[in-house]
Amino acid sequence: MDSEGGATRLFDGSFLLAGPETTVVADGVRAVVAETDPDELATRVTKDLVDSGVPVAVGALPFDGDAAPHVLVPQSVRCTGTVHPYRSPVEPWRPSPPTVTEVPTGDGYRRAVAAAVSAMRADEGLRKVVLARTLELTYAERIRLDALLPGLVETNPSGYTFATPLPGGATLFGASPELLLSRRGSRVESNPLAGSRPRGADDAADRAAGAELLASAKDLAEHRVVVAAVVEGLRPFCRSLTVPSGPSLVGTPTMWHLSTKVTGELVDLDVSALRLAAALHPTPAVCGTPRPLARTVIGELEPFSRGFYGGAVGWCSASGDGEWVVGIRCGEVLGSRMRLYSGAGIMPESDPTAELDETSAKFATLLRVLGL
Ligand SMILES: C=C(O[C@H]1C=CC=C(C(=O)O)[C@@H]1O)C(=O)O
Repeated sequence: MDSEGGATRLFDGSFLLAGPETTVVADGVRAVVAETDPDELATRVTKDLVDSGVPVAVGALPFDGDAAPHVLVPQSVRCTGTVHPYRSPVEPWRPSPPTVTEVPTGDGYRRAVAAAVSAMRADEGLRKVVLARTLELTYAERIRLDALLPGLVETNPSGYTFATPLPGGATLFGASPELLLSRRGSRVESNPLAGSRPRGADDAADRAAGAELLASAKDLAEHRVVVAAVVEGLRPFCRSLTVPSGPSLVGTPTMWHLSTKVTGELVDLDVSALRLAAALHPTPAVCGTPRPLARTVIGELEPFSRGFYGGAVGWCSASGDGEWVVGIRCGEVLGSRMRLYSGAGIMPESDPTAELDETSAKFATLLRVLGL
């Protein structure tokens, strides 16, 4: 492990997933595994790990299940522990402000939400859809992710800060609050989040926002849809599942979310964390219900390609243990350009302006670290 006094340095192209319990840092590419079929993907990754003796594979699944994953068998794994890289002594990055373009515009996003609401109210089968928007940032110089990631880890201690290489030299980075799937031995866990409020400006407003969320019929329904899909996705693989009777509240520095921790015991230890993550993905926290129809509506209403936003980022060991988080609160970086993504679950009761405000508050996770 390359570390100085408990600090782990990140290099260009390093993979990082720093969660509350485990941090994985990996470098170099021995092999890229890009099978779209979940069984073939998981089988190939396990075989490559066993053959190479590399302890973990790392990488990302795209939002679209027909698109190729980008899972890497790395050259080296420098850290699989609780060591966080933010202690690393890196030069701060203080660029001049970037140009920022909204795609779609705020009004365009509101129109898309209104169209989805109309479709749901017309009862044409769609029950929930997650619609996203983007901010395109262009800097005058190369973006220094190594200098941004420590701040993200520091400001999101209970989230999962990540950076993962993508095809073509880009990097997806962010601080996801949402655990898609972890597996340790026979125990699996998923922590779906859905239903949100921006944090309040003072203590009283903040508490009121949380209480309002916990009592909101629209948000509770939006959340139930995701929990049901996760339970349904895990059931074929588990001998037992434990599901709390209702959600609790979790906070990030910018958002309140409804949260349900689902745990289970695996029937078959040959089913890896990667296979399980692929079985759950994309949950209605990033797509919608029913899934095929939601995907079509997203394709019609979002004026950009999601790529790996709304996908999954994580690692998997040769024995099948691993951790995969939902690819949200994130951006894609290439050279001097960055595209940030933010989405919200749209229900028949959704108000377009409230959903726009929610996406703005979600952008703040990254904008704060960028000093914007
Ligand atoms: C799709 C996103 O968030 C999901 C996760 C938590 C809460 C959500 C919501 O309340 O809409 C979203 O389902 C995003 O941050 O881009």
